[in-house]
Amino acid sequence: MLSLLQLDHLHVHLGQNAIVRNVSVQLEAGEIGCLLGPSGCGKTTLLRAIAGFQQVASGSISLAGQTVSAPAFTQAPEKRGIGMVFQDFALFPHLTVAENISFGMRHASTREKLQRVDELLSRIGLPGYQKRYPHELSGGQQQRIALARALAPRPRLLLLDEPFSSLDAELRERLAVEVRQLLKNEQITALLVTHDQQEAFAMADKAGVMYQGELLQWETPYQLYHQPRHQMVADFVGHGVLLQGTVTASGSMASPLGMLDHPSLEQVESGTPVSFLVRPDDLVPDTESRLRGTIKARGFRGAHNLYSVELDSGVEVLTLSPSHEQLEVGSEIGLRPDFDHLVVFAADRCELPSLPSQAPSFRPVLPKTQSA
Ligand SMILES: Nc1ncnc2c1ncn2[C@@H]1O[C@H](COP(=O)(O)OP(=O)(O)OP(=O)(O)O)[C@@H](O)[C@H]1O
Repeated sequence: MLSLLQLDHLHVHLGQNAIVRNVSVQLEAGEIGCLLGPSGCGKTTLLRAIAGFQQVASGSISLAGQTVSAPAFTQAPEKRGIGMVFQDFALFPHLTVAENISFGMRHASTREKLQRVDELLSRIGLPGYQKRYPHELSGGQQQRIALARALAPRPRLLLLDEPFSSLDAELRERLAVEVRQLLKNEQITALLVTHDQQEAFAMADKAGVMYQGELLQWETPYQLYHQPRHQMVADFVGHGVLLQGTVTASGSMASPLGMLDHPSLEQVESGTPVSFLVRPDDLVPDTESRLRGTIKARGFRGAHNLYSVELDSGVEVLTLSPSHEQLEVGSEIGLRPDFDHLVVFAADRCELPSLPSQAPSFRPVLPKTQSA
């Protein structure tokens, strides 16, 4: 299948600085992609290059198989058929909702415009809002209108740069789900930039984490969370801690949680220091467990509480427990490692050569007699 958007070893420079470095991405028609990453990592610069506002230093950008950017060639933004929604999505204050939405439909007849406005307003849950002015709308409603305005001319690609960042967290999450549905109904291919991973998880078919201009991984949100291929991805996506371990002769790892076995460790030289990812759901509260610690903090997360636990070895980990079974800060807790998939990183921060996902077998840290 032909990709709708293809970035091929893309480099973008601003002045003397290499801001986007060697980024390759494919989005199929109808897919929603999401770029996550800390502030300043180059997300907006990458979007601007895709939109045609920024020249590329090397590599290329193609839309539906046609090169639109290469070092010697930049197709003008208005020729690309790309829609955009940015953080400061200002609607035209002196135009009605209907006029705002139909603004970009330059070649359409009045009848087509009216029809498209009606259709989009009912899709975004605001039927009958045609005659309102922007100041008569809430922030979330204005953002929906901005989205409808970008969708009205049926762009082949929609770029969204932090579109919900001015909205409160609850509204943001709800809108992310609604917008995904809207894009799917409209069969629009979209690339979203955000630093909010919940938003990315709610919206994306494919997602990636950018760090210092590089795209570290480009896969499904599930894979980013469960199979991060880079320590920065593990750090950035989801809660969790990275613990240090040392590979032992047997292909196991000595760790603060005990000896952990994993197939990928068999290929690593004994004595190699590694780090590994421990998510809150990898450690289950268990009063019988020999692995013990003290609860340092508790955070309410709705159905669950998230606890920060200092193990007796001094290492801090996270765990979850249903919020109706409240555990007190300062109390002792037993934790049982329950890994579905062990993610281990070598010192160079990349994941070790991995065999097919396999739960590690757990050998307890201490013989029973040494507990207590
Ligand atoms: N004109 C410029 N010349 C040189 N460097 C620039 C210029 N404009 C921006 N930068 C730098 O480029 C880097 C990437 O900026 P960019 O806006 O793409 O990041 P971002 O990931 O979108 O950040 P944020 O999440 O804060 O919006 C930043 O370190 C910024 O300081």
